[in-house]
Amino acid sequence: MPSPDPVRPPARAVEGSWTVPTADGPVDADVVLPGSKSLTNRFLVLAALANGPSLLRRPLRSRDTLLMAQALRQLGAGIEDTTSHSGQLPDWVVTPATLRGDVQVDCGLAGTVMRFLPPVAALAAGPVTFDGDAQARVRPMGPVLEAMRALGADLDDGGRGTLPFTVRGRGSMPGGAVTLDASASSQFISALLLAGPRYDDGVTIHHEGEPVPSEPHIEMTIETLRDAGALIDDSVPNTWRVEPSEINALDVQVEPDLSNAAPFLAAGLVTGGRVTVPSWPHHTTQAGDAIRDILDAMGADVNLSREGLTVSGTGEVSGIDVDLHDASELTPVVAAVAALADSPTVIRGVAHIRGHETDRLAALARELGTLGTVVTETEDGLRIEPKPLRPSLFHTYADHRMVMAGAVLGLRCEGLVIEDAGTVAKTLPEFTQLWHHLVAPGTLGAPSTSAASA
Ligand SMILES: O=C(O)C1=C[C@@H](OP(=O)(O)O)[C@@H](O)[C@H](O)C1
Ligand SMILES: C=C(OP(=O)(O)O)C(=O)O
Repeated sequence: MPSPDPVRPPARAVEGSWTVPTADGPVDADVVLPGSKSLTNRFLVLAALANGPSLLRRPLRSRDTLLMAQALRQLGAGIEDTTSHSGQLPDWVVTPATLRGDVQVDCGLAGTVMRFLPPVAALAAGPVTFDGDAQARVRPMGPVLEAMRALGADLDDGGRGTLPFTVRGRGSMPGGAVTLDASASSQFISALLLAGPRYDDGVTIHHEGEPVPSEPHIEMTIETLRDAGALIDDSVPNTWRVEPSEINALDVQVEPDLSNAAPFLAAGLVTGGRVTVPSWPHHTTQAGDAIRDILDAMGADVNLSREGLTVSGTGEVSGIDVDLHDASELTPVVAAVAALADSPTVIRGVAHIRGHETDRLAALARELGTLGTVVTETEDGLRIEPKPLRPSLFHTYADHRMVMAGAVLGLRCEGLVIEDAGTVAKTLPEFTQLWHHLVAPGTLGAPSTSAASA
C-alpha cells in the first residue's frame, strides 16, 4: 500500500461521507441483491396502463422506483403493499385507473421517470408538470419531447428541450409515425414504446443518427411489452412499431439488479476472493449481464450455475480494451477495476454517458486522477493507466454509480473517503451495509453522519 502523499492531508470523514473499508484479504461471500431498477420501473408503467390489477413481486425500493410509484399514484393508479410470498419486503399490487391531470411529477434524477412518464401523461385528463433535481435539468429530453409533439401531444417546455416542462394531457393520444435521434439515450425509444399500445394508432418510431446506446434496454422494453400482450415489430433495423392494443395485467417477479451486482462481483476479482450473487437469471435482457464477460476478460473465473453467478479472483487483474456502448451503466465500476489492474484499459463507445446522472467521463477522469491513476478522456470513453493509489476524498456528483466505483477502489486504497455516499440510494439504498457485510463483517455500514471538518 503506497503511503499518502505528504503534501496532501489525509481524507477526513465529513457529514454524509463514508470511509470505505479496505479488504485485508480475499472476500468470500454470497450477496443477495434487490430487484432491477429498469425492470421495476417498466413493470410499474405497464401495470398502471394495464386492463386490470397487477402483482409485482420483489420490486426494487429505491429513490428511482419510489419516485416512479409516487408519480403514478398522483396520476391515479393504486400501488399498495401486499404480503410477499417470498417472505421478503412486501410485493406491490398495482391497480390502474383513468389517468388524471393537475399533477406535479418529481423526477428526482431518474432517467426512467423523466423519459417514461411524459408519454403516459399525454393520456391524462389535464396538465402534468415535470421537474427534478438540478442535475436532471441538464439531462437530454429534447428528441422525446419533439417526438411526442409530432405524435399529437400538447406540451410546453419553454423551447429548452429539458426539464421543467408541462404535458397538457387530453385523455387520449393520436400516435402514428415519428423519426427521432435517440443517440443520446435508448430511453427515448423505450418511453414511446411503453405508452404506445394505448395511443389511438399505436406508434412507429424510426431512429436517425449515431447508433442508439444501451440496446439491451430496448430489448427489455420489447420483451416486457410482448409478455403483456402488445404486438411489436422490430424486424427493420432502427425502426420499431407497436400496435394499439390493451396491455394485459402482469404477474411478474423482478430479477436482481445485475448492474448493481457489478461492484460486489468486482470485489471478488480484485481481492482474489469469491463472490456469489444468487438468483442470477439464465435468460435476461439486463445490460448488466455483460459484467460476466468483462470480469472474465479482466482475469476472473466466472461461473454461472443453479446457485447463481460466482466470480473468483485469480490474484491478477488485467486491463482490457472494451466497448461498453451496450452496457454503459457499467462504466464507473469497470473504470474502478481498471485502476486496480496490472495493465492499461481502454473503454470505448460511451460518449453519451456525459448525459447520465453527471458527465461520467469527466467525473471518473477527475476522481481517478486525484487518486493517482493516469486517465485520459477520449471522445467516446477513457484510457486508464493504473498507478499506486493515494487516499483522497472521492466526489460522487450525485451519481450512485460513482459511490459504487469508489467502494471498489477503496478495497485497495486505505483511507479512501466517499463524499455523499447516501446518493447511492438512487438504486441501492442498502449498498453501504451490504458492502460492509462483504468486506468487513461485523462493522457498521451506515455512512458517517457525524460532522468532522475536512
Ligand atoms: O431504460 C433503462 O432502464 C435504462 C437505459 C439506459 O439509459 P441510456 O440509454 O441513456 O444509457 C441505462 O444506462 C439506464 O441506466 C437505464
Ligand atoms: C444511467 C443510469 O440511470 P438513469 O435510469 O437515471 O438513466 C444508471 O443507473 O446508471
